[in-house]
Amino acid sequence: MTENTVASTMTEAELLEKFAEIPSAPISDGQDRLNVLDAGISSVWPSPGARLVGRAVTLTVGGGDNAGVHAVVDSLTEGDVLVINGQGLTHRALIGELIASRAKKRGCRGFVIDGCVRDAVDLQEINFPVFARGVTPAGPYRNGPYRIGGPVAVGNVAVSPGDLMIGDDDGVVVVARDEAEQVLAAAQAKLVAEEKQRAEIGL
Ligand SMILES: O=C([O-])CC(=O)C(=O)O
Ligand SMILES: [Mg+2]
Repeated sequence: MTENTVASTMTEAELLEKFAEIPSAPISDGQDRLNVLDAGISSVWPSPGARLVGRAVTLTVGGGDNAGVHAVVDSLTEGDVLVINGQGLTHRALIGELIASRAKKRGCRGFVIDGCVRDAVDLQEINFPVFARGVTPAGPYRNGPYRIGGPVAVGNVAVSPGDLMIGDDDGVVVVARDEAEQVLAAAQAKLVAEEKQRAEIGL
């Protein structure tokens, strides 16, 4: 990808709206097919349809311990996506439907978690997208420690606060905030190119 020399012209709200119209695959194509979380992290809704677009608020927790989630959830704001490095642990859930409901009430768009969750069906019922490494009924402990903010690793990709997170049934892609307009333009161009290919195939 070339350096972005174009001055920023779009607001974050406009960017989120535009990215919401584009599937995760062409968005990753728009940044050299990079910045995609590994396929172990996917929507926990049991049937298709999860769609997430928002800005990252980052959190690092000890595996299976959600004291940090309780500490951050009531300060989330409209458009946030809580992105949690949970050390990839899969034997204990970090969140469930109740804490997700608290986040949703504050305008949080969803969670991306390198760890596990529970209450998967309820998460879909309350229409709160959650992308995680798996589902387990084993609930979290709540002792800490934790760190709010700073760069985190999720699904083998680094995420910084303010980065854009886009998730759908294919998975989750991250767009660095200062590259967002450039990536958006490239993703939109990819959509146009794919439409042309479809016409050539006769679809
Ligand atoms: O009990 C917990 O800590 C997690 C949970 O299931 C919920 O928030 O619904
Ligand atoms: Mg629960």
